[in-house]
Amino acid sequence: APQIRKMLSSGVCTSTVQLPGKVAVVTGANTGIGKETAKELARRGARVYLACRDVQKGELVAREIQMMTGNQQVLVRKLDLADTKSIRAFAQCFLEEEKHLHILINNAGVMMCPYSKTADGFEMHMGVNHLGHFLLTHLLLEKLKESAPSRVVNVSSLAHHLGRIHFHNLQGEKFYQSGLAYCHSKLANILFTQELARRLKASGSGVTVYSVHPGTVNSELVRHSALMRWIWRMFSFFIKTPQQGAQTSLYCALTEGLEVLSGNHFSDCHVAWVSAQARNETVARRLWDVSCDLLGIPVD
Ligand SMILES: NC(=O)C1=CN([C@@H]2O[C@H](COP(=O)(O)OP(=O)(O)OC[C@H]3O[C@@H](n4cnc5c(N)ncnc54)[C@H](OP(=O)(O)O)[C@@H]3O)[C@@H](O)[C@H]2O)C=CC1
Ligand SMILES: CC1=C(/C=C/C(C)=C/C=C/C(C)=C/C=O)C(C)(C)CCC1
Repeated sequence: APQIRKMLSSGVCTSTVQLPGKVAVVTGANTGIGKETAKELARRGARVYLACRDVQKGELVAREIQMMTGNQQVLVRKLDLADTKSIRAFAQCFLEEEKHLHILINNAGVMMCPYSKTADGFEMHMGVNHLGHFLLTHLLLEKLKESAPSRVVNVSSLAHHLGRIHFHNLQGEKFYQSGLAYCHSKLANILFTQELARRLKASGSGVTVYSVHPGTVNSELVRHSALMRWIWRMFSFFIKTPQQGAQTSLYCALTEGLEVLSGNHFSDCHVAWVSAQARNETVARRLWDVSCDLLGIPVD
């Protein structure tokens, strides 16, 4: 058992980089992997924005992080990725408030929720996990460029291997299966990462972007599925703690010299292989254009 646990929990961010004067935003930072990611960024001295849909939960966690790290610069702001008005309001306040943004961790996510739609009519997985973060990144991109060198980390999953981008059924209206909907959205995270990296490289912006699989992590992600909750309980000894799950996001946000690997996918703090779908540039470009269209962003 300890061997299996070790195998499933490898990957440690060994970077010693400190972050005084740096600014970071972590979405879904009130629990799970996001909370541990935010805690470590705060421990290293960054001003960290916990972008949470439930501000009360966020405030409790902010106080906990302040107590544990001694860093008082841990701030909570409302962000509901299932509502583009909330995303735009968050971005507007942030841009007014902050001169810089060095690290954006697109971490929040939902898995296997029953068929439902966001405030803007997007299927929930695609809406929150992909489109919400796509819009947030778009709105913060100028600030990231002004703050370069800066980084974006998109938390995807190994589950992307089962994902497909069905352009004729992006909102799951023709057919829907909650597990697959999650996989599709995680594939979209990787395609977005690659297309964004290509564009940023071409413009020589100094902003780099990475996608990660955090591992199988004991968190609230399984809340919508009784079967997954049961599997997680049965195997809780073997799977990663949220702190272990945060390591690959931290590795991509902090490791010096990683710029040349912009656009790559990481797992256990190493470059990881992605599916053939996730390497398809045509699909990545089309998904970019369709996402812009859906969100009312001018296509360039
Ligand atoms: N756990 C695992 O085994 C794996 C996780 N991942 C990925 O890791 C990331 C973090 O997941 P994990 O920590 O495990 O899961 P958790 O469910 O513990 O955390 C998810 C976070 O996302 C937030 N969130 C959900 N919906 C929204 C929304 N509409 N607006 C803003 N925030 C929202 C949640 O807020 P609230 O608490 O208010 O609901 C919560 O803070 C996800 O992207 C997930 O897909 C990938 C592979 C495996
Ligand atoms: C069967 C089995 C497992 C199940 C793994 C599963 C079901 C992983 C799902 C991961 C997901 C959904 C990731 C989210 O993005 C464990 C726990 C490794 C322990 C060994 C046996």
